[in-house]
Amino acid sequence: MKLIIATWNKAKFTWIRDALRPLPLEAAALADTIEDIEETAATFSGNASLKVEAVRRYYPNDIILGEDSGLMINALGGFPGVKTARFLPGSDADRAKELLRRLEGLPLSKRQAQFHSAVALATPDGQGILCSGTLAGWISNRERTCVQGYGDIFLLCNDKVLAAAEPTQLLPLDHRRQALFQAKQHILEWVGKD
Ligand SMILES: O=c1[nH]c(=O)c2ncn([C@@H]3O[C@H](COP(=O)(O)OP(=O)(O)OP(=O)(O)O)[C@@H](O)[C@H]3O)c2[nH]1
Repeated sequence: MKLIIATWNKAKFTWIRDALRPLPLEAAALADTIEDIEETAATFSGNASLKVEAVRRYYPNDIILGEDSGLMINALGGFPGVKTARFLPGSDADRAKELLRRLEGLPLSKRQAQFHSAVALATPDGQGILCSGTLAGWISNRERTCVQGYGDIFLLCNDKVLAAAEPTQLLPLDHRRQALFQAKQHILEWVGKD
């Protein structure tokens, strides 16, 4: 039995595999022949589940893990939410710049935002499990370069942007790590059943 990480983004596969280490089973990427899916759900957990469901039939004897994440900005009614990776063509850096433009003139006190992550797991017996994590902060009101995407415009409570945070400070706060940590507990429980 393997852990199949249902992502079409190779960098994301490596990041998730490393964040879950150590695991008592091999983490494997999707076969290149499996086509990417359209993320049509209205929620992060809905999209994480869609990713898992789309690949389940190819790996009936393995555990499947899918993750979906994004940024929600209070002043924009939760936008970009599930559209974080695609509300505008181009890169995350281009989209981050556009968010700064949409928030122009708004004071920091009205710029609350959260990164959310949902992780869906499916075990070979057909069980589905959902896990989640949240990182709260603010969208910067200063001119930013946005080279690294959303991490450059997202302020943590110490006034540092996410992209500049020390790993030791960030590790326990990170939304994706929170969700993956819960998922890891379920994976270990499942593997322990054998
Ligand atoms: O700078 C950032 N720091 C973060 O901590 C963070 N967490 C999420 N995101 C962004 O949220 C979207 C997820 O998109 P997403 O989950 O749909 O992934 P994806 O389309 O790349 O891969 P797949 O798994 O769907 O194949 C992408 O735009 C990510 O850049 C972050 N950006």
